[in-house]
Amino acid sequence: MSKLNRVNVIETKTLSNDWYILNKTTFDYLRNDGSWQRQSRETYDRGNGATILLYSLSTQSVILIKQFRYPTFVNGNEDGMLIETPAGLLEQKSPEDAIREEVAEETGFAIEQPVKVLEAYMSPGSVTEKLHFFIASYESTARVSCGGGNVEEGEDIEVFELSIAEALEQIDSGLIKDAKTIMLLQYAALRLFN
Ligand SMILES: Nc1nc2c(ncn2[C@@H]2O[C@H](COP(=O)(O)OP(=O)(O)O[C@H]3O[C@H](CO)[C@@H](O)[C@H](O)[C@@H]3O)[C@@H](O)[C@H]2O)c(=O)[nH]1
Ligand SMILES: [Mg+2]
Repeated sequence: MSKLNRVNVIETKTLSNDWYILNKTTFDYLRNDGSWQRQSRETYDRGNGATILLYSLSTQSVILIKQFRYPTFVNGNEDGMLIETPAGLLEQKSPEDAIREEVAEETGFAIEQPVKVLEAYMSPGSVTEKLHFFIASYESTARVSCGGGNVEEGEDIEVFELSIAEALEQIDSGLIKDAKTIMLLQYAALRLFN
């Protein structure tokens, strides 16, 4: 059944339009039993994003970053620091262009050809964002700057290299607890490092 004949939007109100957009939409939804039900949902729209795992088969290692994430700080992450794969919002760019720019800004690595491996909705009950997942192999010679992110935007990013074995152990121990990072490391374990 197409989206058009299953959902009938009645009204959308913008609750907040500051940094990103929070909307509240009332719509009628056609249930599986054929009855229509009125529902209301809030959606947080921060656009779409892209993320990448830089990996090296010759050294059996990956590049990860660490940065302060306030939303995690208010929900159980003691110092708010989170280990992640480099990532950024697309803004008006293609996923490929966005991730090339973002990985250079955040890690200092210049990559030629990012390879798209999957895309995923990261929090489909409330956040509209679709995230594009990439991989690229790296060599230490491809590091053209020290990265660190955009200081004016408040970014203060630490870049580090670790072995894939250590990274997987850090998922098991709970030190790595960012969804996109876990997904890419598990992808790497299944498809790249075996
Ligand atoms: N002033 C202000 N700045 C903000 C706010 N929210 C985010 N920012 C800033 O906006 C910039 C966005 O940086 P990006 O590198 O483009 O995005 P990101 O936050 O790393 O997001 C990436 O990772 C997310 C988490 O996994 C993904 O959800 C997202 O798609 C993207 O890939 C960062 O400097 C961030 O601090 C806000 O409410 N106010
Ligand atoms: Mg980022």
